[in-house]
Order: sequence, then structure tokens, then C-alpha cells
Amino acid sequence: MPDGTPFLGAPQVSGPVLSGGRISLSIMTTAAGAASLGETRSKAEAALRAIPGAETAFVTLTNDAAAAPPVLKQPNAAKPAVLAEVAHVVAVASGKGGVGKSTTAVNLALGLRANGLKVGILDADIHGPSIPTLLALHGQPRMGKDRRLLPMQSNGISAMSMGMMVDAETAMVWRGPMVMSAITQMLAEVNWGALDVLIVDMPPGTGDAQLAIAQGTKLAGAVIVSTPQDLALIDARRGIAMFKKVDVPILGLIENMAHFTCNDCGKQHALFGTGGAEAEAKRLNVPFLGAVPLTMDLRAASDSGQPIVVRDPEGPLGKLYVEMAGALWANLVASSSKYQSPRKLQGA
Ligand SMILES: Nc1ncnc2c1ncn2[C@@H]1O[C@H](COP(=O)(O)OP(=O)(O)OP(=O)(O)O)[C@@H](O)[C@H]1O
Repeated sequence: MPDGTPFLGAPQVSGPVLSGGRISLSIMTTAAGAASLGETRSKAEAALRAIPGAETAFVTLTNDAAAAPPVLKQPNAAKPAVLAEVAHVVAVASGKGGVGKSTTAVNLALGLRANGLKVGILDADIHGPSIPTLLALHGQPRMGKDRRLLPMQSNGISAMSMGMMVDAETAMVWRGPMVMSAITQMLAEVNWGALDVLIVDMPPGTGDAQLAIAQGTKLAGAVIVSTPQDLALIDARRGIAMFKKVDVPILGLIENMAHFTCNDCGKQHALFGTGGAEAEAKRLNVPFLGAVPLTMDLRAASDSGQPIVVRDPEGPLGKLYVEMAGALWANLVASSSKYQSPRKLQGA
């Protein structure tokens, strides 16, 4: 197949699928072809929007990972032009699932907001989106006058979830480049407005989806979340190595579920060992942002759609996240050579 051929044989299209006013369709293309199909995609979206009942249209250019060229280092990949008003895009990632990445991402976003910054959060975990639950977001995002989607608002931050855009069943079979394509479109088709920081809650793991997002979104940095067990730390190390490979600075490591304080006896129990992440951060020369205990309060707050920074801002956990967010912002400002006039944080 000559270079630049957009289709793998005959064009393959899956969909359209209409769900709650949102119509989606996927066009299979080669990596080289994706670049030349931007106009086709826009025309397809315009045609789909004209269908009665369709309020928003979302066409994804997908790329068969098996046919895609190997992913190469692209340190200078441009930030999508539509994100021009977003000063910094920061990923919150974990080497493995279930370590509290989404809980951390939401509370850090709210902590940044409490530090006086304008913040958005994109839930890129298309296989297990949890931001709508964590922020009690219901319904569908509205479309603005420029035909771009308006992010939903919760507790002073803007939020969007891939779960609102792509059917879970469709997304289930997507591989790295497909996920990447959907996420860059998500960034482009949402009118994020002016933000100091856009937090991206990454899918768990360090596979091709994560690498593709790290490369394609021009991240200003990444925060890694890990529990203290050796096994989780091995995965966290892998995550750090992945971001370093594509020249994304590590802005901090956060240890989650560090210890458990018994309600009855008041003693602290280090269920998964202690100090592992801090020692690992030192060893790998990455900043350690803090250790969050395993607590019922945090879980209950998250499940209720009122994250702990909102529910109990003056409590120890609320304060801890706001402090960690302040340290993250300081690291971000320090690492960003483009940042011209660092703003003073509230109360600083
Ligand atoms: N420090 C903590 N103390 C108690 N519960 C916690 C803590 N951190 C997270 N949890 C709970 O653990 C569960 C998993 O958390 P979360 O969804 O944030 O993890 P995740 O790493 O994003 O998971 P996934 O990989 O499935 O996306 C949730 O029920 C959450 O409330």
C-alpha cells in the first residue's frame, strides 16, 4: 500500500449509532491516512447532525493498531490548536487499575481550583469512566453556538467524560490509536475556554493507548498515583519510564491508600507496607507530593458525588489535597519554560 493511502482496502465504517441525541460513527483508516481525512470527518459530522433527532455528532477516525506504524518518540508534537487557551495539560496516571487514580485526579483538580486556578478535567478512561459519578454529573453536555460541546460544570470546574461521548460497548474493542483519535477529537470538539490547567484522568496502565495520549496531547507533565505495595510500585515505575520516554516531565508521585487508621483503636496500620512510594520517588528523582491514607471518609465522599475537597475542605484530607495541588502547580510552573509570569496562589 503506498504511503498516505487513507483506507485499509475498502473504507470500513462502523455505525452510525444514535443514543440520547448523540450520533456517533467510526471510520477505519491507516495512521498516514488519518491526517488527510480531517475534512471528510467534518463533512460526515455535518451530515450526521442534519439527521432528525441528532443533537451532536461524533465521527472517530480509527486506526488498526496492527497496521499502524510503530509509535515513535515525538517530543515536539503540537498541542491541538483548539487548546490554545489551555495553559497546561496534565495527566494523572497509574501503572495499574484500582489504585485511586480518578479519586486523586478529581481532588487534585478541585485542589487546584481552591488554589485560585481555572481548572478542567477530562475523563479519558473510556473503558471505565468514573468522573461522572465522582462529580455527580448527569445528562448530556450541551452544544454551544460554535457547534462545539460545552463542558459540564461541577463545583467550579469544567468536566467532560469520554463516557458521555462514546458507548461503552463500542469503546471496549478500541485499541491505542483508536483511543488516541477519540481523545484528540474530544479535546478539539469541546470548548474548554481559558483554563490554567486541564487534568486528564488517563486510562490505567502503560500500553499503547496511554503512550498515544501522552504523545498526542502535548502534556505539560504527569502525576503518577501508586499504592505502596511492591507490585504497584513496579507498575508505577513503568508509568514514569513511559512518560520520560516521550519527554513528559513527572510533576509528582502520590502514594494512595498509604495507611489505615482504625476507628476503634485509633492506631495506624500500614496495610500495604509503608514509605515505599516516597523512597521510590527519591530513587527515581521525581517529586513526592504526599501520602493519602485509606479512609472510609474519602470513599464515602467520592461515592456521594461530593469529593472530599468539597465536602470537608478544612479537614485533614481536604487540606492535604489542596497542599498537594499547590505543590503540583509549583512544579508545573518550574518545569514549564513557556510560562512567562507565574501567578501568585491564593493565600501564598
Ligand atoms: N485513599 C482512599 N481511601 C479509601 N478509598 C479509596 C481511596 N482512594 C480510592 N478509594 C476508593 O477505591 C475505589 C477505586 O478508586 P478510583 O476509581 O479512584 O481508582 P482508579 O485507579 O481510578 O480505578 P480504575 O483503574 O478502575 O479507573 C473507589 O471506590 C474509591 O472511592
